[in-house]
Amino acid sequence: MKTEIIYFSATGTTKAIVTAISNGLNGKVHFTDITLPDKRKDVLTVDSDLVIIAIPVYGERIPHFLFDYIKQLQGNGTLLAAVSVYGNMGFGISLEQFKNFAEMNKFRLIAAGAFIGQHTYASNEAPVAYGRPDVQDMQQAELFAESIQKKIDMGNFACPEIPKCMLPGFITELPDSGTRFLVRQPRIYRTSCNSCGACVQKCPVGAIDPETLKISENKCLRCYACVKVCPKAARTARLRLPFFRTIFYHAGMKRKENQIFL
Ligand SMILES: Cc1cc2nc3c(=O)[nH]c(=O)nc-3n(C[C@H](O)[C@H](O)[C@H](O)COP(=O)(O)O)c2cc1C
Repeated sequence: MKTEIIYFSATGTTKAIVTAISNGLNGKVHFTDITLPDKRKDVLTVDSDLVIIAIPVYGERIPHFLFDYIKQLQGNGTLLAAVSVYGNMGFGISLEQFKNFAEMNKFRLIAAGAFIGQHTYASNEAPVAYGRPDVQDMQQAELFAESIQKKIDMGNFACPEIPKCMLPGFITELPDSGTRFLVRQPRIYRTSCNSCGACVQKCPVGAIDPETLKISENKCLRCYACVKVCPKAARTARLRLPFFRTIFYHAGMKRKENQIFL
């Protein structure tokens, strides 16, 4: 069996989960990393028996810029497994979006999983999903792949039941940069910055000017790729509103478990 794993991962948790998933699959596995803007200039085509798409949840949904990109992919009956990676708050409508995508683009959705990754905004004061995916998560991701493999081997291509999200539909209308109202733009400390440009290269939406290293307020997703890649810890960011900080600190601290739908 040939599997194509298409994934986006600004800070590495989705990448860790798809790596574990690949360990549970038989046959050839090819990875297509669509994190950087240059990668998303390529036209996506299907040339495998199974496609796995893994995307982190932003604002309880698939970010628009990624959804728009994957929508070009036509399945012509190819099997699909959808993976949402989220930071222990909620995966919202993301799996329902994958299900609609499968119907529209003629994929056969046979499996879906919502896996936990350390929350982008986890900090010492609020270590939301800190250290995840952990060993247990990685084992579950591998088992998820083994279950998909078994399902395929048995010739069972049934679509799983995806739970309905209770959130209002307007969350799909919010822009990708909407988090800017909750999270400050990463700042740069000129005294620590050595202008290595790692942040420019790592930004998934090309929001950092290579000359000035300034971040475009409108383009910035607040994904923290730049904060986490900086070898000098010269970029920092903070949650903006005190009430959001409180919700984040309290709502995110109780461990949630991965969920799989087969
Ligand atoms: C802009 C933004 C919005 C997010 N929204 C959610 C959310 O609605 N629910 C949630 O549980 N986690 C949310 N997260 C956390 C990420 O889904 C989580 O940290 C994920 O593991 C990041 O994946 P990556 O490391 O592959 O980039 C959000 C993160 C960002 C940057």
